[in-house]
Amino acid sequence: MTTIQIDHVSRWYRNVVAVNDITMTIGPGVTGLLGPNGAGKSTLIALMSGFLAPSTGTVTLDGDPLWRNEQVYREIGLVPEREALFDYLTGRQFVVANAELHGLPDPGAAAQRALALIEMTDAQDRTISTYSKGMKQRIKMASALVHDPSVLLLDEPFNGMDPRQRIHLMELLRTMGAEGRTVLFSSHILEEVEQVARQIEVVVAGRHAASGDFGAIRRLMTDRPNRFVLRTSDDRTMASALLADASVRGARLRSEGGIELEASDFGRFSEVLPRLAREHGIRLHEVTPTDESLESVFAYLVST
Ligand SMILES: Nc1ncnc2c1ncn2[C@@H]1O[C@H](COP(=O)(O)OP(=O)(O)OP(=O)(O)O)[C@@H](O)[C@H]1O
Repeated sequence: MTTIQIDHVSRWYRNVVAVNDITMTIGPGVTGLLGPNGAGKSTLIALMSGFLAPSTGTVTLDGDPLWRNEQVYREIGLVPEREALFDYLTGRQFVVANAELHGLPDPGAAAQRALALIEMTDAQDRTISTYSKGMKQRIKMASALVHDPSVLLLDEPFNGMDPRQRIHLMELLRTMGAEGRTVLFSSHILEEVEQVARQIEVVVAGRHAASGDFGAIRRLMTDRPNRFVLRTSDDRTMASALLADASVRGARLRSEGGIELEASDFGRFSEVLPRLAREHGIRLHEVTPTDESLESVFAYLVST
């Protein structure tokens, strides 16, 4: 059982905060790291693979720090996003080279095992330049798996794949997860993530915005945020009318004007609010959700 623990980690590049105080635990099975472009996913993966030092906080693998720790690198396989492969090598030569870099006792045998695992045995003697996008992705996977790591990290592995390649890779990831490996892949597409991941971690603008299984993330889309600030033409009347309804848990008049409100049932609240306003002849000037993390997740999820 291998677990990556990210503890209050921030990482900035000069004045850009790419990862902002993130705490999360990645355990065995398949985890999807979901977030829009620029959310900080690649930075998180680089931190988890020991390629990047956190600016603050710690990243550990079963309790051992990852940064500059050769011992734990042996446990990790990384499939990077970029395509910088050595096009003039054959698939086999590329995987063998990685086995040699790891100092494995029998690089040839290790490469054959990895190539078989991702079903690239038949194509192993062709040069990488002749491979399709999906094959390139698989050869990167074979080289990441050549030392039989317990952790596999993949950065946007489905990008540019056709549907058949996508299904094949999903199968592979599921198998790896079922074998007890800790598999994490990043994506900006919810549907892609929920098809294969047991656990989903959502990052938005460098922050950890949500965490849970597919059901929990989907519920965020329907439950919607439940804290709001309202500005109306008659806050006092509006607040007491709202408080009388079962969809509202609490409402308070703010000293600076407006109503601070907590809804217990968003669906019903969204119907009741305009109806009550109409009944009392009150104009609604502003309805703003104040539950920022949920709102950002929601805005992101519905925009994809
Ligand atoms: N080496 C770097 N120098 C400066 N800024 C960087 C660097 N790497 C990333 N960033 C910035 O950090 C933020 C997070 O980037 P990151 O690549 O981690 O996000 P991402 O979610 O992987 O996005 P993408 O899918 O577009 O790669 C972005 O604003 C990005 O511009």
